[in-house]
Amino acid sequence: MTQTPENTVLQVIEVQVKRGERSLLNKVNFTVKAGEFIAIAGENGCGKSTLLSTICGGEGAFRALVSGKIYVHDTPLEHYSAQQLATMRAVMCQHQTSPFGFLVDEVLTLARHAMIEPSHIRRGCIATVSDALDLSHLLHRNIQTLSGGEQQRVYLAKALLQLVPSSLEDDLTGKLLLLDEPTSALDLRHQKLVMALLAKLSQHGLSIICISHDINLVTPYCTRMLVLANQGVIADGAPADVLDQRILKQCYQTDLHLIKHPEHGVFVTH
Ligand SMILES: Nc1ncnc2c1ncn2[C@@H]1O[C@H](COP(=O)(O)OP(=O)(O)OP(=O)(O)O)[C@@H](O)[C@H]1O
Repeated sequence: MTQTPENTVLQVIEVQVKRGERSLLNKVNFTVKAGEFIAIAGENGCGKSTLLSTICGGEGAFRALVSGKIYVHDTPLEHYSAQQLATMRAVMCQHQTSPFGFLVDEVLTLARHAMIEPSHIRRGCIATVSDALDLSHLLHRNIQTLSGGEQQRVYLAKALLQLVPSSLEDDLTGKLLLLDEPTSALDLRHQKLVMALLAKLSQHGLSIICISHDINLVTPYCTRMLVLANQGVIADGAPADVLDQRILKQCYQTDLHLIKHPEHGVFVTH
């Protein structure tokens, strides 16, 4: 056990991760507090998804973790049962699909199977989250027949429904949402809808870690940015402080332009 400040949700300490013989992450350290909305950026293959699955826990993640420690609140990740973890953190993977032709409503209902709650609360919560993600008209569709963007919104709704007690106005302090490119298939309206919803939930105490290649989309909404490169975190701070030409070059190994924006800090372009 380690004593951490009360609002610390996650601690990643000296984490080293290997895939086969290859070291992917080495001495990765960061702490996540309640209500932080953290974007993770980095080039293809640098280990972002690997980091997220390591934080998520589970058998595969522990096989890849060579050394270091991950604490959720002040307890080592491996001390939690899968059921305990499911109540405090939810994950949306990069390419989530369903092998079965479930209805969207059934997929969302499954997210709450471990919760003991009256059915009107369950139905109300599913309706609220569906509405917030523009899914109400899709609830009776077979998930396999949805478009890529529609499916992505369903899996985000499923992750949220795992954490939200009864409404989107609830206090979510202490809960952690792990997202791997949640907007990669979304059109502009739905990108904005999702980012605004995530920002609102982080104001209700939810801690969010969101991998994204779309730096310009996430920076106006996130409170902090981690940039991964060379097996570690090369920058960690407010987006406006983190995004500079030197760091971007180190990360993406190409020259990029930064344009200052009066409200949103900076925009990155080719
Ligand atoms: N099970 C595995 N076995 C071997 N190598 C793996 C395995 N999973 C991932 N890798 C490799 O580890 C590296 C990191 O993969 P990861 O998916 O974490 O990258 P990423 O930063 O999320 O990339 P992207 O931006 O393309 O999604 C990649 O080079 C990948 O090929």
